[in-house]
Amino acid sequence: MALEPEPEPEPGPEPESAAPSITAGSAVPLHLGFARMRSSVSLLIRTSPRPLLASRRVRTVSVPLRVAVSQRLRHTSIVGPTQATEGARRRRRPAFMMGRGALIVFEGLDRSGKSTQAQLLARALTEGGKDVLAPSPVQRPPSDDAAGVEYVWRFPDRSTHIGQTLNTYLSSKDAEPLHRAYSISCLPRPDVVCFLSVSPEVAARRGEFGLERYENTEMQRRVRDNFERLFAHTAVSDHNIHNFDADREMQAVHRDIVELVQRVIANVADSPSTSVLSVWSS
Ligand SMILES: Cc1cn([C@H]2C[C@H](O)[C@@H](COP(=O)(O)OP(=O)(O)O)O2)c(=O)[nH]c1=O
Repeated sequence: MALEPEPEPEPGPEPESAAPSITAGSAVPLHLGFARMRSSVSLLIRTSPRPLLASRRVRTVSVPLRVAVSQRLRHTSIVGPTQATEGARRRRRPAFMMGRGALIVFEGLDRSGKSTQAQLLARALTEGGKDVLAPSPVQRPPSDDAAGVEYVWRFPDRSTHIGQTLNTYLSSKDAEPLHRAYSISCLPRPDVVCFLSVSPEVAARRGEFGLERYENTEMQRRVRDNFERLFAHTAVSDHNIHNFDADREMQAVHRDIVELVQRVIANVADSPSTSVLSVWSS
């Protein structure tokens, strides 16, 4: 969507220095670890009380949970469009105009319903008058051309080079294991992580299960066990992770998610912070 160019404002105060928002040149999280990277789906929901001023410049990133808890990250990878958008936003808009969105992350096993629930949530919030736009079925991070719309972003974005590399790997049943670690500085901290807990048996009954290399019940069970170990880890337990029984009927799960997210959005709207915090900041 083309946006009208905006007049260049006088420089405003910088956002809080303690809140390390991602700027041009910083990196975006991507980590392929020893097992496999779990995909995530993120929503950034604008909660600014000044929608006319602030509704069009937002960004979001997805936080693979395993990255968020790994202490052994290297700081290597760079992803462009998102940073360009952030840079453009900072140039155009003084900080006092920047409310911030709520970063909602969905995590879970393959076929646990991350995409479905993210889309249902985006629709429900939009219908409820929240400033959410979730392009569907194409879900892309913002570029300068499409800057400023809230969106649902699937991670990894398989239209990007990195996403295609992952896709090739995950779609190939007989390739040698690819152990690569991409990582980042500045991991944004989700306002809430909705973990969709599905049993491997239920997941296996859902559409298209088995097309990717790790979509088998045994592997999914191992991943689920690892998630449970992570959740028991104290460093993870304070990351606003909420567990949803995703074996249930999708509308029942949806209702619970909406109830929680409404509360999260209200809290973010009341918060004085103008940017999403870093995972590592206290
Ligand atoms: C949530 C949900 C999804 N599905 C189907 C829709 C999709 O074809 C498939 C996978 O759902 P999807 O939302 O794509 O899962 P994820 O993003 O976690 O991999 O399962 C169900 O049959 N029942 C459900 O309750």
